[in-house]
Amino acid sequence: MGDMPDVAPSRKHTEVAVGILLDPQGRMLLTSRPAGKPYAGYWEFAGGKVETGETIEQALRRELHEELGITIAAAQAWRVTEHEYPHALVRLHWCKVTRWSGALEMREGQSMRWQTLPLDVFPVLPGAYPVLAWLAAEQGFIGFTHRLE
Ligand SMILES: Nc1nc2c([nH]c(=O)n2[C@@H]2O[C@H](COP(=O)(O)OP(=O)(O)OP(=O)(O)O)[C@@H](O)[C@H]2O)c(=O)[nH]1
Repeated sequence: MGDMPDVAPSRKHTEVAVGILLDPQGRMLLTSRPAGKPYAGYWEFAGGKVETGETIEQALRRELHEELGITIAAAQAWRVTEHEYPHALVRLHWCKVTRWSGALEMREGQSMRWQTLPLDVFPVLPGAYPVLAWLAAEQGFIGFTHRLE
């Protein structure tokens, strides 16, 4: 005894690219996490882990193509947040996407909903809460952005 540090070694961040797809009416696209992933069934913004050598925009373009079948035009980098889950410490790179080509297809068996605030989907991944607050501020929306139960 005595050799072990009494603090957990720091965990490396997992970098994640997340797309806030906005339609011409300003609605946001939320999708449900597919079965088999941590937090399956939770609602999220589409995206996923950045792979070695990719920029955030490249990762976002790849993920949205894999998950939704669309090809995005330029994405606007917007905010960066961090969230600690039991399974991972993630750094989320939030990008707004207003232009894409192709029809939305749920290629991973997810569900999708175009949403305005307050969201009516439930539950939402906690890592997305701060972004909902910023979107609310931007839209002049006052009140709870999402349900907690
Ligand atoms: N896509 C997405 N991920 C989010 C959001 N909020 C949030 O905390 N995350 C976290 O970011 C990480 C994204 O990883 P993921 O599992 O979706 O990524 P992936 O598709 O590359 O996963 P894979 O390893 O199964 O291929 C998860 O830990 C997830 O909990 C969100 O709104 N959208």
